[in-house]
Amino acid sequence: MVKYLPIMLDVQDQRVVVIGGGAVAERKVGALVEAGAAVVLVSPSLTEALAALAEAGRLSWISRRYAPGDIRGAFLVYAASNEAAVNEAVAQEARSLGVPVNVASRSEAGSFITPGVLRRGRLTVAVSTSGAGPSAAARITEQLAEILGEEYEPYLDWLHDLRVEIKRRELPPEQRRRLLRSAGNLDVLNEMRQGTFIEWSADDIDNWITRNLEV
Ligand SMILES: C[C@@]1(CC(=O)O)C2=NC(=C\c3[nH]c(c(CCC(=O)O)c3CC(=O)O)Cc3[nH]c(c(CC(=O)O)c3CCC(=O)O)/C=C3\N/C(=C\2)[C@@H](CCC(=O)O)[C@]3(C)CC(=O)O)/[C@H]1CCC(=O)O
Ligand SMILES: NC(=O)c1ccc[n+]([C@@H]2O[C@H](COP(=O)([O-])OP(=O)(O)OC[C@H]3O[C@@H](n4cnc5c(N)ncnc54)[C@H](O)[C@@H]3O)[C@@H](O)[C@H]2O)c1
Repeated sequence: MVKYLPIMLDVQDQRVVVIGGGAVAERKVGALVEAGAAVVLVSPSLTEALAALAEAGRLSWISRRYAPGDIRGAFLVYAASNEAAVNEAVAQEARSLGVPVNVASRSEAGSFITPGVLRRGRLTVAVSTSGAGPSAAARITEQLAEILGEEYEPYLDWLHDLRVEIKRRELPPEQRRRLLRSAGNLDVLNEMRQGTFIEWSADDIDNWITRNLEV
């Protein structure tokens, strides 16, 4: 069994080449566009949703079959055509160029796979079965969506803002660490879940920091 390394990749403005324009490419491209990648898609045909993205200028479409050289300069590559031999050729070119590649038709031919993803603002949960069962990964992701409610989005925005304030102050490292830790332990998530949370003003943040400095 391959033991995959989970990482969170910043693909903002990075050139990502996708080969194929069917249902699978549509799913991968949706996530790539959401993450701000500069998607280049090579395929003789597109699904309706992909055509709409091309029309809106949110991806560049090269309307033909894959040809060697298409993935030069790519940060990532997705081989998602319905021709296994084409996907294998893409994977081989990517490997020779040292570019990470995902292969839709045969995961072992690629160097990374795509997890099921749940987002709540700044929170991202990625679920992988290491390829054992993609539809099981999708179902597990749905189950997690029931447990991890919408309150995580405002909660993590609030936590982010508080941590920025703490980090902005020039504090001795030990004090700073203690404050950052306390910020993560607050019961604010429960308050948000129950609808009893009252927005903190700049003064509230100041007071909280001062109080906790004295502890
Ligand atoms: C999670 C998700 C993310 C995404 O694609 O964005 C994803 N597949 C999803 C759905 C899905 N895929 C398939 C079905 C039909 C039912 C079935 O076969 O089970 C369904 C269910 C459906 O469509 O509902 C068929 C399938 N998938 C792969 C193969 C080839 C193979 O196994 O080698 C075949 C057979 C093709 C054939 O020959 O026909 C391969 C891969 N699919 C992966 C990810 C990677 C491993 C993920 C993991 O670690 O578990 C991996 C290895 C590579 C990759 O694609 O990166 C997404 C759910 C999105 C959501 O949450 O809604
Ligand atoms: N990884 C997954 O989650 C998953 C899920 C289902 C299927 N699959 C696999 O992925 C493949 C693609 O699935 P799909 O549902 O998107 O297929 P699809 O038939 O809907 O789309 C295939 C696309 O590839 C394009 N294409 C064909 N030959 C090409 C070439 N030489 N160069 C560039 N583009 C080319 C077609 O024009 C079409 O746009 C399937 O054959 C299957 O092996 C993977």
